[in-house]
Amino acid sequence: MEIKEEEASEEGQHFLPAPQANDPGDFQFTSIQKSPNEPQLEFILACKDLVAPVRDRKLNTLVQISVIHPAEQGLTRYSSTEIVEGTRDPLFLTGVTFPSEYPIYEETKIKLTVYDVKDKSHDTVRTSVLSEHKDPPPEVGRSFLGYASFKVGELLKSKEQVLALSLRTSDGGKVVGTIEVSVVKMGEIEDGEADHITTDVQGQKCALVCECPAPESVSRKDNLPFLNAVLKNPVCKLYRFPTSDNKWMRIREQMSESILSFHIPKELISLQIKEDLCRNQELKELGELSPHWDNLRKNVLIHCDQMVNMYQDILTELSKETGSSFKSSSNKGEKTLEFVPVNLHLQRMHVHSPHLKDALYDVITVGAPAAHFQGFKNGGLRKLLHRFETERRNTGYQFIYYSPENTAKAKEVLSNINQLQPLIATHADLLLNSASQHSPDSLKNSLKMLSEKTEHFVHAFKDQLVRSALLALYTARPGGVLKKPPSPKDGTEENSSQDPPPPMRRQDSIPHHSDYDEEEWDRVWANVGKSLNCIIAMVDKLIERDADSEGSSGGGQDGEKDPSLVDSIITHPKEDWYEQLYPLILTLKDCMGEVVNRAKQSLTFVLLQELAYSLPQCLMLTLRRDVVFSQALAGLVCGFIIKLHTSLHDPGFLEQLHTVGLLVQYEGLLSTYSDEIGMLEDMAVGISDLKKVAFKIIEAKSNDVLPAITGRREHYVVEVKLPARMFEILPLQIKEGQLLHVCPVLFNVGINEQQTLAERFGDVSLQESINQENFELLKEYYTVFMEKMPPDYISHFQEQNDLKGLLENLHQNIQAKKRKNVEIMWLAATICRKLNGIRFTCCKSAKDRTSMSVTLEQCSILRDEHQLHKDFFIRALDCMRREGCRIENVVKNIKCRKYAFNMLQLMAFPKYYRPPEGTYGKADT
Ligand SMILES: O=P(O)(O)O[C@H]1[C@H](O)[C@@H](O)[C@H](O)[C@H](O)[C@@H]1OP(=O)(O)O
Repeated sequence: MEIKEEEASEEGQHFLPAPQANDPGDFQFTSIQKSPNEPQLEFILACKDLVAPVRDRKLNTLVQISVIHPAEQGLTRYSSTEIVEGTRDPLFLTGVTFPSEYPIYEETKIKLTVYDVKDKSHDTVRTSVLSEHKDPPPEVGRSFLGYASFKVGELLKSKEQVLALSLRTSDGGKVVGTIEVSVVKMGEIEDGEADHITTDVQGQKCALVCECPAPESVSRKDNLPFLNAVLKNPVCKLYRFPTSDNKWMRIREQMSESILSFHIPKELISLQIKEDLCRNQELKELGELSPHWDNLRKNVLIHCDQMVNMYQDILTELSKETGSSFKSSSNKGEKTLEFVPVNLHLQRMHVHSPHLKDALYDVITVGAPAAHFQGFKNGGLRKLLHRFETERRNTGYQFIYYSPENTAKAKEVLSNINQLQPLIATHADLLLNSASQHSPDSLKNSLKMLSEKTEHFVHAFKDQLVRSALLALYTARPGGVLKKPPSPKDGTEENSSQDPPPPMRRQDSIPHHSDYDEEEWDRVWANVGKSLNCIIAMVDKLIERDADSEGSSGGGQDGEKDPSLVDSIITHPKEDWYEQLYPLILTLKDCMGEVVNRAKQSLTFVLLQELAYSLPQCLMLTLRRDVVFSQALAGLVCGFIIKLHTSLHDPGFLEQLHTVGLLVQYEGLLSTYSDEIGMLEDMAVGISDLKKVAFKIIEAKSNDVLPAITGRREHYVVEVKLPARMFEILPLQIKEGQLLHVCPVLFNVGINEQQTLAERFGDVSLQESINQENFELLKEYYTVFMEKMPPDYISHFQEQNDLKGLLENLHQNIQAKKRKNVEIMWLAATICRKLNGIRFTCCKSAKDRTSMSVTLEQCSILRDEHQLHKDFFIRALDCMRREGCRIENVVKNIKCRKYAFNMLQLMAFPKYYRPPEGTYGKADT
């Protein structure tokens, strides 16, 4: 096959992401031998004796790598190196990697084209991804020097897997230098010292960047299929930087989407629909109410039904998105996608450095969980919820005020009832089954289970809230009487304490005990216990009599049961067990039914109060909270699964997981100005709501390894499935299904020009109070960690980490009220990493500011933990920002290879958050 000659430009050739590349079709090609999930091919490049078109011109060169698939004629532009400035012998610390899924074969041709770059800013614009059917702009700012090409098979079979190729001009005649292609393997340390790389800024720029597959050699291979089911479309880059002792370290950056971005919202919305349908049904079954309450209920039901329809529509729309794993920043405000997190990715850095163990550093990057569709005109959840609660508490409207805690309790009791009643019925039936089989052991076991569940059931109603709700409902029935003004000591209702109760204020609707036979509830409730006692007594008698009749010795003990009660029931000792027990079981079920009926209605009445105020705003607030929570939860589940897999072989981590819980630290870069105040207010509540989530690890029984969610708004359990061989490794407590809790903390530091305005003319108190509150949470987590982890672990841990010092430092920085104090973020992130936590970085879109922050974090880790040569810190940073995964993130989101910053914005940024020249500019976001 002929390679098209290089003209002045390669018009019509586009960079293609790996998965869209050529399909082998019907042709038979030779696959490259490789370990599963390892890169198929990685190589680096160097040129020698390049000839400048104009004498004495200092060359600034880059190599563009293109692929010619054996079945096709055209070139696919694949990647570029960085620009090496001022030399005719550029040692590109740049390479190329082909991910495991890329269709590359021994027959595939690679074309290397060397350019002389005159204007760097033009070069960045030129490499923008082009929309389909659109020609690339003319090649401005660079000129063609020469090209070479080779077949992949030739490289792999060459001596020492190195090829030295002549670079030729476009007519194929003149040789303008040579290019050397050397195969590299991530796990092998490169020969030779790095000290021949100049550290002079005028000299060579040092960085190696190439496409490469997921860096899994460091994690256990058997985790891969599982992680691959969750992570999608990895973009990988490889860099090589010198260490302070002039050795090479290799760094692989990986950025992957997750199908959890869509899977979790879908699971959650389904659950919320179920929960709301059930509540609506309970409202309908509330029975007869006086006209005031009945109208209120009708109104509530109309709105609640509309709300359920809206959730159903959203779910239907989301269900159409089969296989989706990414919501772009430009879709932030899309109504049907509002439960889906924005631009969620795993950003992973794999470091392979001399003398040190390989290390992985993970950060989940995601747009701040926020309700973009509803907007931020009136602020975000933190403010809206507070305002709503205050207004509700102080309103003169005719309904009963229950605090959010009591409303939550009502929901919990209702949920317990709904779970326990069918469970008890099942155990009662099992008892009857054992009775009909006349099996004493089975009867005893069934009784044990029935007793346990019934005791839980009885216990569930102990709360004072049930009593007060029964009383409230009583007075809301037609003919319910109010005689006395409410006494402040009575009930659970919360009055606005400052206001004296004038006649006909809302508290007047609160019923008083004198109107109501409170003992009636006690009797109904106690009947459940009594009927259980009858069953216990009967079972004892039956077993005892059975033993006697078989001549066995030792009489049964009646214990505390009332013998007269039992004797009165046993009139025909020869009758079978089933017949003896059946009426008692019926009585138990009836008594339980009565309790359930009353309690359910009364607690549903409490829920009616929650919904009654300020419709439909209150439902919109619930929607807002659900939306924000869904986005936060999707990120959390993604982070949890990745953390579990990377730390599965770390016993310390597993112990921490079930004894202390998992720390989840969010870095927020939002400003406390304009709309972003609302975003931060949403984000703070969304993250705090994650406390309601617990994880449970179960053994996967099929190929479906996607997590499932159970529960309701007050408490969700996420079931994470692990294949048997991985599940086996877990500590017993986790295998037995112990719930694993999370401790979410958020630290926010605004860094952009909006934050400058907030600091000069606005208000930064939101950020200050969030940071202070979350510091307290972090400190609490640390205290529990120190208390609960084994002493051996702690003493070793303390030796390694000065956590106390770091916490103090963080506290001082939070107190210091310094402007744009990014030290807070670095300290919080470091503490999180040391405490084995999950790291998140968020800004509005997780695209621009987030990219600056994660690349800075990566390079800081390389400097502090892996001895990155100090002269290469900025270069490494620029390199990652210019050629790394994060610029690909920008492209993915807005189809333009530019961070959306202008000069003015950047001047306001802290120094190390500014991207290199030519990588930013006006972009249509
Ligand atoms: O990823 P972000 O930093 O939230 O992107 C911002 C960017 O920082 C800002 O300079 C620019 O003007 C845009 O507002 C970006 O947000 P988009 O949501 O429009 O991508």
